[in-house]
Parts: sequence; C-alpha cells; structure tokens
Amino acid sequence: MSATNPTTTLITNIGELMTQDLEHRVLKDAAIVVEGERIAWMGSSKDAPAADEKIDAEGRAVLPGWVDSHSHLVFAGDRTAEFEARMAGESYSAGGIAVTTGATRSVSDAELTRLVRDRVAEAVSQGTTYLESKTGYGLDVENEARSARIAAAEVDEVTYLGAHLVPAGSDPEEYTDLVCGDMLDAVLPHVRWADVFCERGAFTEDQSRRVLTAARNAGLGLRVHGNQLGEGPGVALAVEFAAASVDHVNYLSDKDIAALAETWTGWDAATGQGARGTVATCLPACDLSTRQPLAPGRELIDAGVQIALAANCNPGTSYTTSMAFCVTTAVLQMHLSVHEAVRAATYGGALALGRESGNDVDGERAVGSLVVGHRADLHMLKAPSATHLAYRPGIPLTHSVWRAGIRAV
Ligand SMILES: N=CN[C@@H](CCC(=O)O)C(=O)O
Ligand SMILES: [Zn+2]
Repeated sequence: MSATNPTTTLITNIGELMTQDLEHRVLKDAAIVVEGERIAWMGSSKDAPAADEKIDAEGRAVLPGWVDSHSHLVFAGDRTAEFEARMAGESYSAGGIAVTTGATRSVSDAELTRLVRDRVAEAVSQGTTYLESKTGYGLDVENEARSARIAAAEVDEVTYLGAHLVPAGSDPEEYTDLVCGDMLDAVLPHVRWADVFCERGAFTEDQSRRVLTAARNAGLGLRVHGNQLGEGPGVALAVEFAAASVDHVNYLSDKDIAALAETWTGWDAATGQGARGTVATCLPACDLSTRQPLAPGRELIDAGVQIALAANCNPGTSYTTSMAFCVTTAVLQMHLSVHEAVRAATYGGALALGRESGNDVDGERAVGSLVVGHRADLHMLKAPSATHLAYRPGIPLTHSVWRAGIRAV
C-alpha cells in the first residue's frame, strides 16, 4: 500500500466477490482493500493485508457499483396521467416530451439542480456509482445549455440530446439546424456525448445523420436512441457512425443484429484490446412501462454483441432509477444469467461510456469492474450472492455502497 495515502479500508469475509473483470472471476471468501479512491488489493480473506479500517462483510456478496449509462435526469414535473392512460391501453408516443419540456423550463436553476441531485441520491442509495444523464427537456439554446450545465455538476457523464423532439411550432429542418449549430456550441463546454432520438415522431434518418455528423465534427462521442417503437434506421446509423451505443433496440431485424455483432469482431473480449464496437443498451424498465417487447438481450449476447442494461430514468417511459429492477427483469424475462445481467449493468455500462479501462495516471480510473487500480465503486448486498437479485425480486438488497472509495450508503 502506498505511504502517501494511509487511509485504507479492508473489507473481509465477503461471501461472493463478483469482479466482472476480463476473466469473469467470482471469488469466494474474499477480501478487498480500498485505498483512497482506488482498489488496492483483492484476494482471499486469509491472505488479506492489514489496513487502517476493517469491515466484516459477514458473508455478504460484493459487486461493482451499477454503471447506469442511460438516463434523463434533468426534468421537472411528472407524467402520471400519461402513464395511467398507457396502462389503460394508450400507446407511447414521443409527444409527451413536450409536456416535460414545459415543466422543466418553468423551474429555477436551483430547483432543477435539487431535482437532479435527489435523483442521483436515489440511484446511489440503490447501488449506482457511475451515472450518465442526457439533456433533452430544454429544446432551445438557453434551456439545453442550462440542462447541460446542471447535469455536468451532478452526474459523471453528460450527453447532449437537443435532438429529442422537434418543439411544437418549429420547422423540423430549421430546428435540426439549430441542434447542429448554436445549440451544439452552447452545450459543448459541458458535454462529452451527443445522442439523437431517431424514431417516427422524433427525428428522421436524414435529420439524425445531420445531428450525428455535427456532433462528431465537434469532437463528441456518439450514441443513438434507436429501434424503440418499431424497426427503423437507428441501429444502422449507429453502426455507420461507430457510435459508442445504440439504446432501446426493441425491434431488431436479423440484419441489425448481424451489423452490431460485426462491430465487435475487432475487439478481444479476453483482453479488452482492439477497436470497441457499438454497445446495445437494453432498457427493460422502459420496455415494461411502455408495454413494448423486451429488447432481445439474449439474442444479442449470443450473436457476440456487448450489451448494457440501464434504467433510463425519465418521467415518460421509465420513472425509476433502480438498476436492480433492470437486472432482475433481465434474468427473469430476458433469459440472461445472473452473471450476464450484472455484467451488462456494470462492465457493459462502462463499455457504453468508454470507461471500462482507465488511465490510472491522470485520475480517469476505470469503472464497472473490480480490478486493482480501478475506481473503488463497490456494492455490498444484503445477501450471500448476486443470485438473490433475481431470486428475491423486488426486495431492496443494497447493504452498503462505496463510490470512488467513499462510503455513500
Ligand atoms: N425515447 C426517447 N426518450 C426517452 C423518453 C422521453 C420521454 O417520453 O419523456 C426514452 O429514452 O425512453
Ligand atoms: Zn432515453
């Protein structure tokens, strides 16, 4: 252990340490040492070194904290009435985004910040330790820039989603110009990613292509909301632009699955080396709340596609921050194994955000897996194994959480 930072915590007597590392190791009767913000040591309890502080896990399981790579946390208001109508048989349409945009524009910066902060706290209390949020409920230059600025202060990764909906009364082509021009310039200091809702009722293939091109030229990483409400060009566009992820992916043709798989052929899963492909991000809470077919996570994995699971917290389609619920659903209804589901919600999310391997020199530590040198993002369960996440559905199983080495729960 380094002499420069004497604060070390040994967590010992871990019943199951699911590392989600490249070897997919699951250690029994394990221990882990956290030093500052990093993982300093992992191994068998009996070999554990001394530390400043010692915590007895009493046989509980420890996993990486959840990496939630898709959310829309910058909003005010809710859409209870729309949800009730949907449960009564209405179908989801993108138009509801306008309702949230009106509510979001109407609150002060301080109130919007408080709302985002409360949602982050809710997520962390359930084991989420790394969180992305999109803009997309501002939809004009001033309000998109405000959303991006507030998000940048509260979450780990910010995605620009000016291309969420064409505001009522705007010409779609002129609005797309704005998204690619002044609005992009205004958000740029605060964001690392750009996204486009490529779907009927939102942005066409051509408009989406323009948004992705402008964002790429501005140096942003790309993601796409695609194939949520029907088959469409979203996946093909994401592949064409080498996007980091395509999200939703409910309606996929065989060609879409093959195209996604093809993006991963230059990447070696055993070493994490080579060109990363496009992650398919499945959003099971959203699928249930919109009564869409669950994304074909099993087929995607079997085809060789790296997938992520994310909560997609937003007031329209998925008003939850619970990654555990997504993992449970992925096991019970999407036919993933527990290990696969936890991997998609940790390592998979990190892959989707380009944070699965880190540079330990400049502090950009990797997240989503438990490896010496990676960020100490730990999730201890009130259970002896991760299997309990699916075996005991709906039971809050978070016992404690460390985020960048700091005890958060
Ligand atoms: N599908 C597009 N965007 C959000 C929903 C936005 C809303 O309805 O407010 C989603 O990811 O599901
Ligand atoms: Zn979304």
